[in-house]
Amino acid sequence: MAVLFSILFHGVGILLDHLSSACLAKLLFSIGALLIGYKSIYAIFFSPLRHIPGPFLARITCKRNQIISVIGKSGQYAQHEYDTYSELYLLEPYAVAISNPSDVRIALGSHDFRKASFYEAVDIFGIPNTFSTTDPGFAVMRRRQLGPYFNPVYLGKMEHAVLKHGYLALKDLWEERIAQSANGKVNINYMNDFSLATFDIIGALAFGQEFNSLKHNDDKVAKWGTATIILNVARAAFPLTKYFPFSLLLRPLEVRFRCLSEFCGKAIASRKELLRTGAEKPVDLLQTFIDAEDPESKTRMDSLQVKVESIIAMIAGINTTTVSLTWTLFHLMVHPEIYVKARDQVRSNFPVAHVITYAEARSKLPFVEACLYESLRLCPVFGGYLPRVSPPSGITLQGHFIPPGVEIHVNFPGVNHHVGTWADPLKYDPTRFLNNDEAYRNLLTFAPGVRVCPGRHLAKIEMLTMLSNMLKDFDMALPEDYTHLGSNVLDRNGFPKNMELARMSILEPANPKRDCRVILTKRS
Ligand code: HEM
Repeated sequence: MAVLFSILFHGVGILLDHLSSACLAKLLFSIGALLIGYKSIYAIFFSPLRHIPGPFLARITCKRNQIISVIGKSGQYAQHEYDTYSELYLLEPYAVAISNPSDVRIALGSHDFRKASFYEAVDIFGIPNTFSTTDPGFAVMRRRQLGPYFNPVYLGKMEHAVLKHGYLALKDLWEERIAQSANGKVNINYMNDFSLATFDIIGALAFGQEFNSLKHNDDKVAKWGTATIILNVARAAFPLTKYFPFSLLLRPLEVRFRCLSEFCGKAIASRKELLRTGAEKPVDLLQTFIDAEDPESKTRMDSLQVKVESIIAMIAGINTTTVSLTWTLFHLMVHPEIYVKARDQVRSNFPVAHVITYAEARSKLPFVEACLYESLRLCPVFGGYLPRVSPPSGITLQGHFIPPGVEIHVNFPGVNHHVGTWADPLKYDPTRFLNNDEAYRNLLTFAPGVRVCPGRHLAKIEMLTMLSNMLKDFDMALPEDYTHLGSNVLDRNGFPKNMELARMSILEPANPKRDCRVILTKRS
């Protein structure tokens, strides 16, 4: 074999020596043209996906979709391509995008549709976790371990911590700032404040620590979490960066990852120490991860797995909740009549001194809850695609057979703005969720199915308690200099006009300093 390589190598060397650079360019051009020609002919005449609509470039290369994703335009394209090609279209030569709710339920509803290998990039410390695993057996086992703790009843026991680090901390901060202001008003950046509060909640629940990030306006641990994800994804995309000297490129991220790892290690050690002293077991996510046991195999998590699950709770739970709540307040502020209706519902049901709990909000504030669900629908946090893989038997969707092994990407904007499911889908209209169980079933923002978001109940507790108590205690208005958004705020793609969006996989405002501001005063 070595001899063969050597002959080939020398042969190519001799050939190159005898070629002028013009000839070389011609040769490369011809090879490129042949390759494109071959791929085009295959895509048009032979590909099993040739009858599926979609952009031509998507038929011959996956680079198009990768570039769209790298430049952060997945959300924008997902909506545009749903508008252009409808419910099923080609995204890459061997990947399709789907938006029909029934198809989405099929793809998300069974472990036959595994998560695509892309998720393995989130194997923190190289080990699979609840989010990253592509192995159905492992996913099912982890659900059996964690399921009993992530239901609303068990999570209800953590509500006091959610209120303490969430709404009550926000209230203290805002009241203090109002008291210090000259005119009894304060201009807050609500995305920033929600982010710090949700971070403090996860700090208390998943690490057993008081982060006090809201108090100190400091979210360095969350930044370590973001750096960890970027590090893992970069290493998966560019494997050379795992090795010296290319590893130096990722050194700053590596340093932050180590800080996070050390921090988590200490948090787990101090919990174990607490338990050794015979103290009562805290009821939180960290304890859940430590205690979780698979009733069938009796498997428990070791310290590294506990550490990884705490990190995943932080990564999966902070931005998603912050952004969803941010969109809700944003929509209330740019639709004043809806804001007034929500506020009046809260105030007619609860006296000022009362702290509204999740159960109370759910039973007495259907309109406020509907406002939250409507923004989860209109601005789904995952603004792009969630990839799964077609099962060994393949699957027929929209009359097209999708062979085994083809990636099936759920188009989140497409399914949440599906024209056959939602009347006037790009309008912010919370009433569509009132007395309408079907609307709740059709809301797919938490990816219902076998890999449904396990943190959804926690997120709802956080969001609904913060929103309803805020509506009760404070009057809110847009700042006077907030003139860049008209009353007809959504563009034809359902995104707020004149607002820059960070459209990576998370659909969030890119300029919250400008766009997520509100003037708060104490309730009149
Ligand atoms: C409004 C807030 C949230 C939204 C909209 C949301 C949405 C989602 C979605 C769409 C998925 C599926 C992702 C995929 O399959 O690629 C998911 C998965 C997940 N979420 Fe959430 N999430 C939220 C909050 C949370 C919270 C608070 C936690 C934890 C504390 C959490 C933990 C997870 C985990 C661990 C998974 C992976 C589940 C699996 O693959 O089996 N999420 N979430």
